[in-house]
Amino acid sequence: MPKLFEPLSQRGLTLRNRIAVAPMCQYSAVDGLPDHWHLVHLGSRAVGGAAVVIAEATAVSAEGRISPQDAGIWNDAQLAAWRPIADFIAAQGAIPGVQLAHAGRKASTQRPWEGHGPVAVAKGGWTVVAPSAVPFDTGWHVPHALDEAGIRAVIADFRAAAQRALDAGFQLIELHGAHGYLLHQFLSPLSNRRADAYGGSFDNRTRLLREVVVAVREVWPEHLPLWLRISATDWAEGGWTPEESVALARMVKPLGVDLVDVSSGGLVPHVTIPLGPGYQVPFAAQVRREADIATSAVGLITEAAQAEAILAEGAADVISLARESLRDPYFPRRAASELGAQIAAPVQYGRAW
Ligand SMILES: Cc1cc2c(cc1C)N(C[C@H](O)[C@H](O)[C@H](O)COP(=O)(O)O)c1[nH]c(=O)[nH]c(=O)c1N2
Ligand SMILES: CCCCN1C=C(C(N)=O)CCC1
Repeated sequence: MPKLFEPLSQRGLTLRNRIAVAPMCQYSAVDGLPDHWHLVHLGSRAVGGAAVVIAEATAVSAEGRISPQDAGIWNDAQLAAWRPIADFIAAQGAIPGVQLAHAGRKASTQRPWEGHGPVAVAKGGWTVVAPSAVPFDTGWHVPHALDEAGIRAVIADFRAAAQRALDAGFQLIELHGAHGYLLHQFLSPLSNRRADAYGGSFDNRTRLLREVVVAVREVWPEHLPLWLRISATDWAEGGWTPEESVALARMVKPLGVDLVDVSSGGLVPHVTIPLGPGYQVPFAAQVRREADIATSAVGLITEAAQAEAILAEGAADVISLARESLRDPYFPRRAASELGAQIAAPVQYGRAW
Protein backbone atom coordinates (compact mmCIF):
# COMPACT_ATOMS: atom_id res chain seq x y z
CA MET A 1 0.00 0.00 0.00
CA PRO A 2 1.63 3.31 -0.96
CA LYS A 3 2.08 5.56 2.10
CA LEU A 4 0.18 8.31 0.30
CA PHE A 5 -2.93 6.14 0.54
CA GLU A 6 -2.53 4.80 4.06
CA PRO A 7 -5.26 6.12 6.36
CA LEU A 8 -4.25 8.40 9.24
CA SER A 9 -6.05 8.74 12.56
CA GLN A 10 -6.47 12.25 13.89
CA ARG A 11 -8.42 12.29 17.18
CA GLY A 12 -11.75 10.57 16.45
CA LEU A 13 -11.42 10.93 12.68
CA THR A 14 -9.67 8.91 10.02
CA LEU A 15 -8.11 10.58 7.00
CA ARG A 16 -8.75 8.24 4.06
CA ASN A 17 -5.34 9.10 2.62
CA ARG A 18 -2.49 11.59 3.21
CA ILE A 19 -3.55 14.25 0.73
CA ALA A 20 -4.95 17.56 1.97
CA VAL A 21 -6.12 20.44 -0.18
CA ALA A 22 -4.33 23.45 1.29
CA PRO A 23 -6.30 26.60 2.11
CA MET A 24 -6.48 28.99 -0.84
CA CYS A 25 -8.00 32.45 -0.72
CA GLN A 26 -10.64 32.81 -3.42
CA TYR A 27 -11.27 36.54 -2.93
CA SER A 28 -14.79 35.79 -4.13
CA ALA A 29 -17.12 36.53 -1.21
CA VAL A 30 -19.57 39.37 -0.79
CA ASP A 31 -19.74 40.50 2.85
CA GLY A 32 -17.77 37.40 3.77
CA LEU A 33 -20.45 35.05 2.48
CA PRO A 34 -19.30 31.87 0.69
CA ASP A 35 -21.43 31.02 -2.31
CA HIS A 36 -21.63 28.72 -5.30
CA TRP A 37 -18.03 29.47 -6.24
CA HIS A 38 -16.77 28.13 -2.92
CA LEU A 39 -19.05 25.08 -3.12
CA VAL A 40 -17.73 24.13 -6.55
CA HIS A 41 -14.10 25.02 -5.74
CA LEU A 42 -14.01 23.01 -2.52
CA GLY A 43 -16.60 20.38 -3.45
CA SER A 44 -14.80 19.36 -6.63
CA ARG A 45 -11.61 18.73 -4.67
CA ALA A 46 -13.53 16.52 -2.26
CA VAL A 47 -14.92 14.62 -5.26
CA GLY A 48 -11.32 14.44 -6.47
CA GLY A 49 -10.46 12.19 -3.53
CA ALA A 50 -8.50 14.33 -1.06
CA ALA A 51 -8.70 13.22 2.58
CA VAL A 52 -9.01 16.77 3.89
CA VAL A 53 -10.26 19.86 2.09
CA ILE A 54 -9.41 23.02 4.00
CA ALA A 55 -11.41 26.14 3.16
CA GLU A 56 -9.42 29.32 2.63
CA ALA A 57 -8.25 31.77 5.26
CA THR A 58 -11.66 32.60 6.70
CA ALA A 59 -11.79 35.82 8.68
CA VAL A 60 -12.81 35.71 12.33
CA SER A 61 -13.80 39.39 12.11
CA ALA A 62 -14.55 41.86 9.31
CA GLU A 63 -11.32 43.76 10.03
CA GLY A 64 -9.42 40.47 9.87
CA ARG A 65 -10.01 40.04 6.18
CA ILE A 66 -7.05 40.24 3.78
CA SER A 67 -9.27 41.73 1.09
CA PRO A 68 -12.85 43.07 1.15
CA GLN A 69 -13.78 39.94 -0.84
CA ASP A 70 -12.46 37.44 1.69
CA ALA A 71 -14.71 34.78 3.16
CA GLY A 72 -15.61 35.07 6.81
CA ILE A 73 -17.18 33.24 9.69
CA TRP A 74 -17.74 36.17 11.99
CA ASN A 75 -21.53 36.06 11.83
CA ASP A 76 -24.36 33.53 11.67
CA ALA A 77 -25.31 34.33 8.06
CA GLN A 78 -21.83 33.19 7.04
CA LEU A 79 -22.18 30.13 9.28
CA ALA A 80 -25.38 29.19 7.44
CA ALA A 81 -23.73 29.72 4.05
CA TRP A 82 -20.83 27.42 4.96
CA ARG A 83 -23.09 24.57 6.12
CA PRO A 84 -24.03 23.10 2.68
CA ILE A 85 -20.39 23.36 1.63
CA ALA A 86 -19.08 21.51 4.67
CA ASP A 87 -21.92 18.98 4.27
CA PHE A 88 -21.05 18.28 0.63
CA ILE A 89 -17.36 17.78 1.39
CA ALA A 90 -18.20 15.37 4.21
CA ALA A 91 -20.74 13.52 2.04
CA GLN A 92 -17.90 12.86 -0.40
CA GLY A 93 -15.89 11.16 2.33
CA ALA A 94 -13.45 14.03 2.82
CA ILE A 95 -12.93 15.89 6.07
CA PRO A 96 -14.22 19.48 5.76
CA GLY A 97 -11.73 21.87 7.28
CA VAL A 98 -11.61 25.63 7.64
CA GLN A 99 -8.63 27.88 8.25
CA LEU A 100 -9.46 30.54 10.85
CA ALA A 101 -7.55 33.71 10.15
CA HIS A 102 -6.93 37.34 10.98
CA ALA A 103 -4.80 39.30 8.53
CA GLY A 104 -3.55 41.93 11.01
CA ARG A 105 -1.37 44.50 9.27
CA LYS A 106 -1.84 42.72 5.92
CA ALA A 107 -5.60 43.39 6.03
CA SER A 108 -7.56 45.76 3.80
CA THR A 109 -5.62 44.94 0.64
CA GLN A 110 -6.59 44.49 -2.99
CA ARG A 111 -7.17 41.12 -4.59
CA PRO A 112 -3.99 39.96 -6.38
CA TRP A 113 -5.39 40.72 -9.83
CA GLU A 114 -6.27 44.21 -8.65
CA GLY A 115 -2.73 44.96 -7.46
CA HIS A 116 -2.29 43.32 -4.02
CA GLY A 117 -1.68 46.76 -2.46
CA PRO A 118 -3.52 48.44 0.42
CA VAL A 119 -7.16 49.51 -0.01
CA ALA A 120 -7.57 53.00 1.44
CA VAL A 121 -10.33 53.63 3.96
CA ALA A 122 -11.79 56.12 1.48
CA LYS A 123 -11.96 53.34 -1.11
CA GLY A 124 -13.82 50.82 1.01
CA GLY A 125 -10.92 49.70 3.14
CA TRP A 126 -10.50 49.91 6.88
CA THR A 127 -7.90 50.73 9.52
CA VAL A 128 -5.83 47.69 10.36
CA VAL A 129 -4.50 46.32 13.64
CA ALA A 130 -1.26 44.57 14.52
CA PRO A 131 1.06 43.95 17.48
CA SER A 132 2.90 47.18 16.69
CA ALA A 133 2.59 50.23 14.45
CA VAL A 134 4.97 48.73 11.88
CA PRO A 135 3.66 48.54 8.30
CA PHE A 136 4.21 45.45 6.14
CA ASP A 137 6.00 47.51 3.49
CA THR A 138 6.56 51.09 2.37
CA GLY A 139 3.26 52.74 1.51
CA TRP A 140 1.19 50.11 3.30
CA HIS A 141 -1.24 50.82 6.17
CA VAL A 142 0.45 51.93 9.39
CA PRO A 143 -1.41 49.59 11.76
CA HIS A 144 -2.95 50.48 15.09
CA ALA A 145 -1.14 48.58 17.84
CA LEU A 146 -3.64 46.38 19.66
CA ASP A 147 -4.14 47.20 23.32
CA GLU A 148 -5.08 44.63 25.97
CA ALA A 149 -8.80 44.97 25.23
CA GLY A 150 -8.13 44.58 21.53
CA ILE A 151 -6.13 41.42 22.16
CA ARG A 152 -8.93 40.00 24.30
CA ALA A 153 -11.36 40.76 21.48
CA VAL A 154 -9.21 38.93 18.91
CA ILE A 155 -9.06 35.86 21.15
CA ALA A 156 -12.83 36.00 21.64
CA ASP A 157 -13.32 36.30 17.86
CA PHE A 158 -11.26 33.16 17.22
CA ARG A 159 -13.22 31.30 19.91
CA ALA A 160 -16.59 32.40 18.49
CA ALA A 161 -15.46 31.52 14.97
CA ALA A 162 -14.50 28.02 16.13
CA GLN A 163 -17.97 27.56 17.59
CA ARG A 164 -19.53 28.69 14.31
CA ALA A 165 -17.24 26.34 12.39
CA LEU A 166 -18.51 23.47 14.52
CA ASP A 167 -22.13 24.54 13.99
CA ALA A 168 -21.50 24.83 10.24
CA GLY A 169 -20.39 21.19 10.06
CA PHE A 170 -16.64 21.62 9.77
CA GLN A 171 -14.73 18.74 11.36
CA LEU A 172 -11.23 20.25 11.33
CA ILE A 173 -9.90 23.72 12.13
CA GLU A 174 -6.54 25.02 11.02
CA LEU A 175 -5.36 28.17 12.79
CA HIS A 176 -3.53 30.53 10.45
CA GLY A 177 -0.24 31.31 12.15
CA ALA A 178 1.73 31.76 8.93
CA HIS A 179 2.39 34.02 5.94
CA GLY A 180 2.77 37.26 7.87
CA TYR A 181 -0.79 37.46 9.17
CA LEU A 182 -1.76 38.54 12.67
CA LEU A 183 -0.71 35.51 14.71
CA HIS A 184 2.58 35.31 12.81
CA GLN A 185 3.04 39.08 13.31
CA PHE A 186 3.05 38.48 17.05
CA LEU A 187 5.54 35.62 16.72
CA SER A 188 8.17 37.49 14.74
CA PRO A 189 10.51 40.11 16.27
CA LEU A 190 10.47 41.89 12.91
CA SER A 191 6.80 42.87 13.34
CA ASN A 192 6.31 42.61 17.11
CA ARG A 193 8.01 45.51 18.88
CA ARG A 194 5.83 45.34 22.01
CA ALA A 195 7.24 45.86 25.50
CA ASP A 196 4.33 44.25 27.35
CA ALA A 197 3.52 40.57 28.06
CA TYR A 198 2.90 39.99 24.33
CA GLY A 199 6.28 41.13 23.06
CA GLY A 200 10.02 40.71 23.52
CA SER A 201 10.81 37.21 24.84
CA PHE A 202 9.92 34.03 22.95
CA ASP A 203 7.30 33.23 25.62
CA ASN A 204 5.75 36.66 25.24
CA ARG A 205 5.75 36.60 21.41
CA THR A 206 4.03 33.19 21.40
CA ARG A 207 1.51 34.16 24.08
CA LEU A 208 -1.29 35.33 21.78
CA LEU A 209 -1.11 32.22 19.59
CA ARG A 210 -1.11 29.96 22.65
CA GLU A 211 -4.06 31.84 24.16
CA VAL A 212 -5.95 31.46 20.86
CA VAL A 213 -5.24 27.71 20.84
CA VAL A 214 -6.57 27.38 24.41
CA ALA A 215 -9.66 29.48 23.64
CA VAL A 216 -10.44 27.50 20.47
CA ARG A 217 -9.98 24.20 22.29
CA GLU A 218 -12.54 25.37 24.90
CA VAL A 219 -15.24 25.05 22.20
CA TRP A 220 -13.66 22.65 19.68
CA PRO A 221 -14.57 19.08 20.68
CA GLU A 222 -11.92 16.73 21.99
CA HIS A 223 -12.71 14.24 19.21
CA LEU A 224 -11.98 16.70 16.39
CA PRO A 225 -8.50 17.66 15.14
CA LEU A 226 -6.99 21.12 15.50
CA TRP A 227 -4.16 22.00 13.10
CA LEU A 228 -1.84 24.99 13.11
CA ARG A 229 -0.18 26.46 10.04
CA ILE A 230 3.12 28.24 10.68
CA SER A 231 5.85 29.86 8.65
CA ALA A 232 8.94 27.99 9.83
CA THR A 233 11.16 30.91 8.91
CA ASP A 234 10.82 34.54 7.85
CA TRP A 235 13.83 34.09 5.49
CA ALA A 236 15.12 37.28 7.08
CA GLU A 237 17.90 38.21 9.52
CA GLY A 238 16.45 38.71 13.00
CA GLY A 239 13.18 37.03 12.06
CA TRP A 240 11.33 33.93 13.20
CA THR A 241 13.41 30.75 12.92
CA PRO A 242 12.97 27.00 12.41
CA GLU A 243 14.31 26.44 15.95
CA GLU A 244 11.59 28.71 17.34
CA SER A 245 9.09 26.77 15.23
CA VAL A 246 10.17 23.54 16.96
CA ALA A 247 9.87 25.19 20.37
CA LEU A 248 6.42 26.52 19.50
CA ALA A 249 5.29 23.09 18.30
CA ARG A 250 6.41 21.58 21.60
CA MET A 251 4.35 24.23 23.45
CA VAL A 252 1.11 23.83 21.48
CA LYS A 253 1.01 20.02 21.34
CA PRO A 254 -0.12 19.68 25.00
CA LEU A 255 -2.59 22.53 24.42
CA GLY A 256 -4.41 20.43 21.83
CA VAL A 257 -2.78 21.03 18.45
CA ASP A 258 -2.63 17.74 16.55
CA LEU A 259 -0.61 18.67 13.47
CA VAL A 260 1.61 21.53 12.36
CA ASP A 261 1.28 22.49 8.69
CA VAL A 262 4.74 23.83 7.90
CA SER A 263 5.01 26.65 5.38
CA SER A 264 7.37 29.66 5.36
CA GLY A 265 7.70 33.35 4.57
CA GLY A 266 5.17 36.12 4.19
CA LEU A 267 6.19 38.26 7.18
CA VAL A 268 8.36 40.78 5.35
CA PRO A 269 8.71 41.56 1.65
CA HIS A 270 11.85 41.56 -0.50
CA VAL A 271 13.34 38.36 0.88
CA THR A 272 15.05 35.66 -1.17
CA ILE A 273 13.38 32.29 -0.89
CA PRO A 274 15.19 29.24 -2.36
CA LEU A 275 12.17 27.96 -4.26
CA GLY A 276 12.28 24.45 -5.64
CA PRO A 277 10.40 21.16 -5.48
CA GLY A 278 9.53 20.52 -1.81
CA TYR A 279 11.67 23.43 -0.62
CA GLN A 280 9.83 23.60 2.70
CA VAL A 281 9.94 19.85 3.42
CA PRO A 282 13.11 20.04 5.58
CA PHE A 283 11.28 22.37 7.96
CA ALA A 284 8.37 19.95 8.27
CA ALA A 285 10.86 17.14 8.92
CA GLN A 286 12.66 19.17 11.60
CA VAL A 287 9.43 20.03 13.44
CA ARG A 288 8.17 16.44 13.18
CA ARG A 289 11.44 14.99 14.46
CA GLU A 290 12.33 17.53 17.15
CA ALA A 291 8.87 18.32 18.47
CA ASP A 292 7.44 14.82 18.00
CA ILE A 293 4.23 16.10 16.40
CA ALA A 294 2.52 15.26 13.13
CA THR A 295 3.32 17.62 10.31
CA SER A 296 2.08 18.46 6.87
CA ALA A 297 4.51 19.26 4.07
CA VAL A 298 3.53 21.91 1.58
CA GLY A 299 5.20 23.84 -1.20
CA LEU A 300 5.88 22.88 -4.85
CA ILE A 301 4.78 19.30 -4.39
CA THR A 302 3.35 18.35 -7.75
CA GLU A 303 3.91 14.65 -8.36
CA ALA A 304 2.61 11.46 -6.71
CA ALA A 305 6.09 9.92 -6.57
CA GLN A 306 7.45 13.10 -4.96
CA ALA A 307 4.71 13.05 -2.34
CA GLU A 308 5.29 9.34 -1.67
CA ALA A 309 9.01 9.94 -1.17
CA ILE A 310 8.37 12.74 1.34
CA LEU A 311 6.20 10.43 3.43
CA ALA A 312 8.63 7.52 3.04
CA GLU A 313 11.52 9.60 4.42
CA GLY A 314 9.40 10.42 7.46
CA ALA A 315 9.47 14.16 6.79
CA ALA A 316 5.73 14.57 7.22
CA ASP A 317 2.46 12.73 7.82
CA VAL A 318 0.31 14.67 5.35
CA ILE A 319 0.97 16.27 1.96
CA SER A 320 -0.81 19.57 1.37
CA LEU A 321 -1.38 20.68 -2.22
CA ALA A 322 -2.48 24.12 -3.30
CA ARG A 323 -1.53 25.01 -6.89
CA GLU A 324 -1.35 21.37 -8.03
CA SER A 325 -4.91 20.94 -6.81
CA LEU A 326 -5.86 24.02 -8.85
CA ARG A 327 -4.30 22.39 -11.90
CA ASP A 328 -5.93 19.04 -11.11
CA PRO A 329 -8.74 18.75 -8.53
CA TYR A 330 -8.60 15.00 -9.17
CA PHE A 331 -4.89 14.66 -8.31
CA PRO A 332 -5.63 11.97 -5.68
CA ARG A 333 -7.37 9.83 -8.30
CA ARG A 334 -4.45 10.23 -10.70
CA ALA A 335 -1.95 9.55 -7.91
CA ALA A 336 -3.81 6.36 -6.95
CA SER A 337 -3.60 5.18 -10.52
CA GLU A 338 0.12 6.03 -10.75
CA LEU A 339 0.95 4.38 -7.43
CA GLY A 340 -1.37 1.40 -7.86
CA ALA A 341 -3.64 2.22 -4.93
CA GLN A 342 -7.39 1.80 -4.52
CA ILE A 343 -9.47 4.95 -4.03
CA ALA A 344 -13.21 5.25 -3.31
CA ALA A 345 -15.52 6.37 -6.10
CA PRO A 346 -17.28 9.70 -5.76
CA VAL A 347 -20.54 9.57 -3.82
CA GLN A 348 -23.56 10.22 -6.02
CA TYR A 349 -26.58 11.15 -4.04
CA GLY A 350 -29.90 12.50 -5.06
CA ARG A 351 -30.65 15.67 -3.21
CA ALA A 352 -32.86 18.60 -4.08
CA TRP A 353 -30.67 21.63 -3.65
C1 LIG B 1 -4.51 31.22 -4.90
C2 LIG B 1 -3.81 30.93 -3.59
C3 LIG B 1 -4.41 31.31 -2.40
C4 LIG B 1 -3.80 31.02 -1.18
C5 LIG B 1 -2.55 30.35 -1.16
C6 LIG B 1 -1.94 29.99 -2.36
C7 LIG B 1 -2.57 30.25 -3.56
C8 LIG B 1 -1.90 29.82 -4.83
N1 LIG B 1 -1.98 30.04 0.06
C9 LIG B 1 -0.71 29.28 0.13
C10 LIG B 1 -0.99 27.80 -0.19
O1 LIG B 1 -1.85 27.21 0.80
C11 LIG B 1 0.32 27.01 -0.21
O2 LIG B 1 0.90 27.04 1.08
C12 LIG B 1 1.32 27.57 -1.20
O3 LIG B 1 0.65 27.89 -2.41
C13 LIG B 1 2.42 26.54 -1.51
O4 LIG B 1 1.85 25.32 -1.92
P1 LIG B 1 1.77 24.90 -3.49
O5 LIG B 1 3.17 24.93 -4.02
O6 LIG B 1 0.88 25.93 -4.16
O7 LIG B 1 1.13 23.52 -3.45
C14 LIG B 1 -2.67 30.22 1.21
N2 LIG B 1 -2.15 29.80 2.41
C15 LIG B 1 -2.88 29.87 3.56
O8 LIG B 1 -2.39 29.47 4.62
N3 LIG B 1 -4.16 30.36 3.52
C16 LIG B 1 -4.72 30.81 2.37
O9 LIG B 1 -5.89 31.20 2.37
C17 LIG B 1 -3.95 30.79 1.19
N4 LIG B 1 -4.43 31.31 0.01
C1 LIG C 1 4.16 33.18 1.69
C2 LIG C 1 3.22 32.46 0.75
C3 LIG C 1 1.93 33.20 0.64
C4 LIG C 1 0.98 32.63 -0.40
N1 LIG C 1 -0.33 33.19 -0.15
C5 LIG C 1 -0.87 33.06 1.05
C6 LIG C 1 -2.10 33.56 1.33
C7 LIG C 1 -2.64 33.33 2.69
N2 LIG C 1 -3.86 33.78 2.91
O1 LIG C 1 -1.96 32.75 3.52
C8 LIG C 1 -2.89 34.28 0.34
C9 LIG C 1 -2.06 34.77 -0.81
C10 LIG C 1 -1.04 33.79 -1.26
